[in-house]
Amino acid sequence: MQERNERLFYKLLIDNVEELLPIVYTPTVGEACQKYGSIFRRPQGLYISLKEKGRILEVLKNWPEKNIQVIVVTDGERILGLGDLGCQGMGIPVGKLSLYTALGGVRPSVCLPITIDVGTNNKKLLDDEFYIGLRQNRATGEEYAELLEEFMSAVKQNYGEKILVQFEDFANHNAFELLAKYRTTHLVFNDDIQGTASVVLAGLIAALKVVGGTLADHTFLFLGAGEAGTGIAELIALEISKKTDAPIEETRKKVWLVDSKGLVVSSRKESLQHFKQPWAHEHEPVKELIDAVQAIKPTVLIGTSGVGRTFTKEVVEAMASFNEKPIILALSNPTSQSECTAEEAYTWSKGRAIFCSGSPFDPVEYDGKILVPGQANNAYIFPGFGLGLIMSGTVRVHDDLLLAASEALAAQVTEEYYAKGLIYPPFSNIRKISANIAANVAAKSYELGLASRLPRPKDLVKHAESCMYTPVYRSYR
Ligand SMILES: O=C([O-])CC(=O)C(=O)O
Ligand SMILES: [Mg+2]
Repeated sequence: MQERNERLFYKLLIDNVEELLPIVYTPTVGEACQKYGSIFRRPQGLYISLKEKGRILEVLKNWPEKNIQVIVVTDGERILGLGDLGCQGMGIPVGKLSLYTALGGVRPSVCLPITIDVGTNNKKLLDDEFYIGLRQNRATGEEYAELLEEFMSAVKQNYGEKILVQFEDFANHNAFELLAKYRTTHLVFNDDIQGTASVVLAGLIAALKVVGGTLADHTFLFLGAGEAGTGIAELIALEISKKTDAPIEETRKKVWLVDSKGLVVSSRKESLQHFKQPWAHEHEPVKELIDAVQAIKPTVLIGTSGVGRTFTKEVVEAMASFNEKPIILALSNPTSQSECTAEEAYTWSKGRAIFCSGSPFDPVEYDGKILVPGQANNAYIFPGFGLGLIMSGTVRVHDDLLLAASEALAAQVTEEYYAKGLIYPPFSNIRKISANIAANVAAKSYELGLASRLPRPKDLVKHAESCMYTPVYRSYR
């Protein structure tokens, strides 16, 4: 339907967002990527492969729409928690941009999904007769960096300074490097690092109303020290630092990470990747998650490892033994990679956990009560965040814009939801939520002098709403 009647597709999606999100987005989009080669009919986005080196600008000019405002780009190396799916990862930029339109009101014609094909290390795909990409192992090092550099300059040359580029589902090493390299010269945003961080921080700010205290009173333990884990950790530390005036080196000590080798501690510092080093605190080595939970006694446990079923009964019971209301976030996607299910979190904590997951779970009945899990997914943030950047003509993404987005989302959780233990508002209100996020992000951007669209509109929420695309048929007479 998206290809045949785009307006009807968006009308249906917007009017039935809670029901259809799991189809257009996680978990179904993950399965679609896995089977992309055999269900492929026509390209829904632009593929740029190693073979186009030296001609990327020309390739961009082939796309029929000239006025592009947002690109979501992947190289397919870490699609959700499913690993390297090569250029079959195209489902992700396509799905994310469908949400830009449906949830954030960004016009479909200004959205461009791109997949960069540098090969794949997925043996199964290389041997698959229906694989649609280059049949070679991934290009790395100089060759990779040069292709990305050509891509980033061609994008700016073709679409100008204010084109928003959202990096999506790159593997850790490239994700951190690309963000660090281009954040000062381009309008770029990494959804897995920054979008996920912003949505989780929003949930935690909202959760304080249910569990009490300030962020600084809590202790956070992560399983998974990659993009999402360290991104969330850094934004939490930044928010505590802003609220308490304590230096960020101090506030980081509230946050502990566990990776595949155990607790990240100072004795491991030499061998740690650079993005994990700020989190290597003084502590004796601990190998297993359960022992780390017992040793650190976190109030908040967050799963970002991309590996399913790692929050075991023992782990959840331990969380429930020293917390009246343990906060447990199982963020890995799709559903098969979730650290635990909603039912497990509620049963093992005797109904006391505040539970959210990255992919959706149905409500659970426990002890005669219906418990509704939240969906802590960056889909709450990136559509409104992007709209805010676009409508204000913002030229660079600053961390304060992410904090502004978190605060706006948390402010949308009202008493009625707290009473039910919810820390995210329902997706059925998402367009209103996105308008509020866009307005708060734009307000911060004007304040910081990053917005180029002048004069600043007085009522930014109204302005955001007036910018939003609504699918209606034109009247012909
Ligand atoms: O796509 C999603 O559902 C969230 C996300 O960015 C990821 O898991 O990589
Ligand atoms: Mg992602």
